[in-house]
Amino acid sequence: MTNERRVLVHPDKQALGASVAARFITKIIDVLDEQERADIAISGGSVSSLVLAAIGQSPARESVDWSKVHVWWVDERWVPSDDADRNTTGTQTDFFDHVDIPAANIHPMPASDGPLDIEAAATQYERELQEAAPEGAVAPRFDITLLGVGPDGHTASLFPEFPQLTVTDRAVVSVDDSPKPPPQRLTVTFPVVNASQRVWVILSGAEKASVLGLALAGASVDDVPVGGVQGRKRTVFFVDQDAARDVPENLIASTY
Ligand SMILES: O=C1O[C@H](COP(=O)(O)O)[C@@H](O)[C@H](O)[C@H]1O
Repeated sequence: MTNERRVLVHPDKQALGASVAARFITKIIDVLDEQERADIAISGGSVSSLVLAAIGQSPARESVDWSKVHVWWVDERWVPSDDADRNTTGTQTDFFDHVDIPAANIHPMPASDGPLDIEAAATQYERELQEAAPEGAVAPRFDITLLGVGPDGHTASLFPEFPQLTVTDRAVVSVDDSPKPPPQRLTVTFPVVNASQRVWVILSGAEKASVLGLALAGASVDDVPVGGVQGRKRTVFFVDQDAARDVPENLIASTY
């Protein structure tokens, strides 16, 4: 099977969430058949509210040995730990309240009310990623990385025309002037995203159709950052039909 980008289209966002949840659970079970531990990287926003919430409600989640699953974030807003804007906040109620992942396996990015300033926080998370990385790597080769995409084409907190897009010598960097509030954030860089075994990109809604079409048509990463993601083994765009409006027919691997 090639590593060509695949687009899987679903009738609506509920079906999209349920489909990704089912595939996620199945894939994690398969991964844990082959290895002692699975490392996943997640986003906030619709990845949490749509996909992780569907996993959290799926009876099949009971088939996963969550004690062997480690969860990392691809980005985080630089706000206090109890702030509703934290990506971790939503994911706690969507996901962690419904699966038995040991607290030691949950690796949140630092918050602004902790002891570190934003640059030290970026360095701290780099250190944590490296401690979990294979020899010579700067981060785990995430078994699945779940990415959302903003209507501007941003993914994680990698925004169009921002300097973080071209960083290759850092695993985690700060963002100080995000066009999407809140302004300060932490984000992994493309080398970390693209070291993932599988990158699954989740898009729902017509407001994302244009950037998806541009990304798949080869728009520059500077203009459409999500166009720069590539898993080592798989890169799959899971979309609903509204988001699929501008996807070239030849790129659609399956429709519902
Ligand atoms: O601000 C952010 O936005 C992106 C996209 O969110 P979505 O709700 O449109 O999917 C999200 O992936 C990222 O984690 C978050 O910090």
